Formats: sequence, C-alpha cells, structure tokens
Amino acid sequence: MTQALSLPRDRIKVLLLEGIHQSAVDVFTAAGYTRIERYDKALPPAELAHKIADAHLVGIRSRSQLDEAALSAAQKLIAVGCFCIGTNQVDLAAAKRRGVPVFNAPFSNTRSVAELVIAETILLMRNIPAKNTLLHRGGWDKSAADSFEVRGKTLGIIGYGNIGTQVGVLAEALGMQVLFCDIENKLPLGNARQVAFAELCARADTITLHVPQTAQTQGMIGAGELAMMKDGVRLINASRGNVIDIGALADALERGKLSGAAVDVFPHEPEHNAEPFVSALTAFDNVILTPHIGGSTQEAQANIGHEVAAKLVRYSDNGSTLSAVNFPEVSLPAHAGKCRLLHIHRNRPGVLAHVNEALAKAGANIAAQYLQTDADIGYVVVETDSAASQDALAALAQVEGTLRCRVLY
Ligand SMILES: NC(=O)C1=CN([C@@H]2O[C@H](COP(=O)(O)OP(=O)(O)OC[C@H]3O[C@@H](n4cnc5c(N)ncnc54)[C@H](O)[C@@H]3O)[C@@H](O)[C@H]2O)C=CC1
Ligand SMILES: O=C(O)C(=O)COP(=O)(O)O
Repeated sequence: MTQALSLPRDRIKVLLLEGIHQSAVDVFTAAGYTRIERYDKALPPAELAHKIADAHLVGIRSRSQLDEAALSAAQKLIAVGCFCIGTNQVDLAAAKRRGVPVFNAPFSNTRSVAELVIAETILLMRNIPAKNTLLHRGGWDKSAADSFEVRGKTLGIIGYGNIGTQVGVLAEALGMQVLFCDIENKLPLGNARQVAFAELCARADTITLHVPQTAQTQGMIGAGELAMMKDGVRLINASRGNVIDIGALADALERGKLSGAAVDVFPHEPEHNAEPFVSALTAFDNVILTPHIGGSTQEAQANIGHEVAAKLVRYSDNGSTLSAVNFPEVSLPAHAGKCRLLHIHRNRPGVLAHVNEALAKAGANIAAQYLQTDADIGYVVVETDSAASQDALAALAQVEGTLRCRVLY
C-alpha cells in the first residue's frame, strides 16, 4: 500500500477512544489539530471500522482491538497512540507492515499501579476484603486470626520491569523482603533478590504479577503453578487477564489454598460500564475485584494524555519516531526553512539507492538525510527545498517497496 500525504493540520482527523483525558485534546488543539473526534468508550468492531476509515491519528487505551481487520479499514492512518502501557491490543506487526508507528506511555501510570498493589498487599494480609463484606451484610468478626503485618513478610514479584521494580521499592520501605522472577537478568533495587520461580513460590507470602501479555505469559499461572505456592498465599494480578487461569484460581480459592486475591484484569472485561461483569471470582468474599483501574488515576491519565498526544504530534509534525514500539526510532530536530520527506519502505537491499535516484530525478536537493532500519522496514527522512517537494514526493511514491510517504513543511 502506497500513500502520499501532505495535509494541513486542521484536516488531519484525530480519533480518540475510551475516554482519553482532556490533556490530550489540549495538546492536539495547541498544535493546530482541531479535527478531533472523541468517544468515552471503545467502539464495537463495525463502528470502529467505520470511524477509523478516515482517521489519520488514532488514540486508544487497553480495550480497543486494533487487529488486522481494523487496521485494514484505516486507509489514511499515519500513527496510533496507545494511551496506556500495554500495546498487546494492537497488531504491531500489521501496523508496521502498513508503515504505521505505534506509540504508548511506558511509565505514566506505573506509580498508580504500584500504589494499588501495595494497598492490596496490606489489605489482603489483614483479611480486610472478607471482613469488609461481612460488615456490609450486618456481621461482625473481631479477630486477629490469620491477620498479619506486612513488615518482615516476603513479597514475590513476577515481572520486574517498571511496575515490578516500583512495587519492590515501596514494599521494602514497608519492611518487606522482596524476591522477584524475570525472563531477563535484572538489576535488583535495594535488597531485592532475583530467584527462580520455584523459590519465589516456596517463600513468598504474597505474589504479584507484572508481566506483559505475550504468548509466553498467557496462562503462566495455572493449577500447577498455584500448587507450587505456599499454603495461605495471597495473589495479586494487575497485569493482564489471561496471565492467570481463572478456573484454576477459583478452584484454589475454593480449597482454601489461597487466603485471598486481588484481581484487576480479566480474560473477558465488559466493553463498557453498562455491561454486566461476570466472573467465577465474584463468589469469593476474600477476593478484591477492581474493574481494570490499576492505571486509572487523575494524575496518570492527565500525564498519559499529554505524553502520548505529544508523541503523535511530534511524529505528524516532524517525523520523529522516538519511543515508537514497532518502528525504527529516529529522533529529528526541527526543520525550519526546509521541507521534510518521510519514506517508509520494506527493508530490501538497494531501496535507499532507488530513493536517492528518485530524489535526484525530481531535482530535489538533499540538505540532510536520516535513516533507520529494522529487519522488516526502513525509514528514511530527507530534508530538501520546498520547490521540488511535490515532484519528489510523487517520485518517492513510485519506488518499489514503498509503504508510505509524506511531505512535511
Ligand atoms: N492494570 C492496569 O491498569 C495496568 C496494567 N499494566 C500491565 O502491566 C504490564 C507490565 O507493565 P510494566 O512493568 O510497565 O512493563 P515492563 O515492560 O517495564 O516490565 C515487564 C517485565 O516483565 C518481564 N517479563 C516478560 N515476560 C516474562 C515472563 N514470561 N516471565 C517473567 N517475566 C517476564 C520483562 O522482562 C519485564 O521486566 C503491562 O504490560 C500491562 O499489561 C500496565 C499498566 C496499567
Ligand atoms: O496501561 C495499561 O497497560 C493498562 O492496562 C491500563 O489500561 P487503561 O488505559 O486503563 O485501559
């Protein structure tokens, strides 16, 4: 698919879904992007395909599925912004094949998730969920049985990335011992120790999951893994819903293997606030259930809105792909007085020579050139004089292997 775009900002359609914060709108508006369409929920597939068809910049959160079908409906798409951390809801390879970079906010809601997890660690160690429910029903159970301080207890963190490390630091400040597992060797913060999964399970009083959704993490906690954990363990999942086998978790809770759990993410989450929530876990008073709000704080949402909108504006205005999750990263200076041509192509031998030939034939004088490639695509940015830019763009669009090209003034 080849697409040449050269649009004034007020004709670029920005589609924002899932209640993205006003801060994003403010960034777009201040930058001159006034054609903004906003929805406070995710759209069902047919409506999404319809709305995305003429969108140039699309902003989503964790709910909207930008799969092959949705992306193929998005013929004008320049870039996608995930206004969250996870990008598993986007077919990143399909976006890349179309020359569409995807951005996210890799740490704007990290602290919010970490604070929730620490709060849940304390509440679970004190058996507050079941006690709270009992009082709401008119009961009273004043007892210290099976209630513990977190001080001196062991927290096991699975996935020691941005969130896992924050949780670890906060847990140590409360006097907890921290063990963690990760597929990578990680620098332990404070007195945390990286251990094998079996050791973490054997020693942790509370286990919290902070892995991304990948083929490897799907169902990574099932009956076998739960059996390896200490009797009476507390389990927290604020990562992704399919990381835990919910049937196995419900079974372990039923048998009293676990003293409690806190779950923020589910294999099936309601599409919107009016849809009922159905889960085997609603049967357990000792389970804290939250509606995927780990990152839903005013601070996080305002920061994310600002951060991701700024990345989309920067790419749209000057071609910078810095921190794109599926694209060669190019950080570009401003291009005052020059016009900038962006060319995204399949990474095959000789493409750059053809790009330069095309530019030469169009009479474009190259003032600066930037190139980054990965195994699949190449991204070339060329600065030239504006007189030749339309001819140069037309010539670039003809280069074999072109995925997208645009001109920026
Ligand atoms: N509940 C919520 O509202 C939120 C949920 N999340 C979820 O939390 C996840 C983690 O976020 P971050 O810490 O920012 O990500 P990150 O990428 O900084 O850290 C993830 C860590 O997990 C490790 N990992 C990957 N596969 C693993 C495996 N099979 N076993 C053990 N470790 C593995 C990685 O090496 C990395 O250290 C996100 O991908 C997202 O799905 C993020 C924000 C909010
Ligand atoms: O940041 C993430 O990955 C999250 O899971 C948060 O998703 P949300 O923006 O609340 O839909």
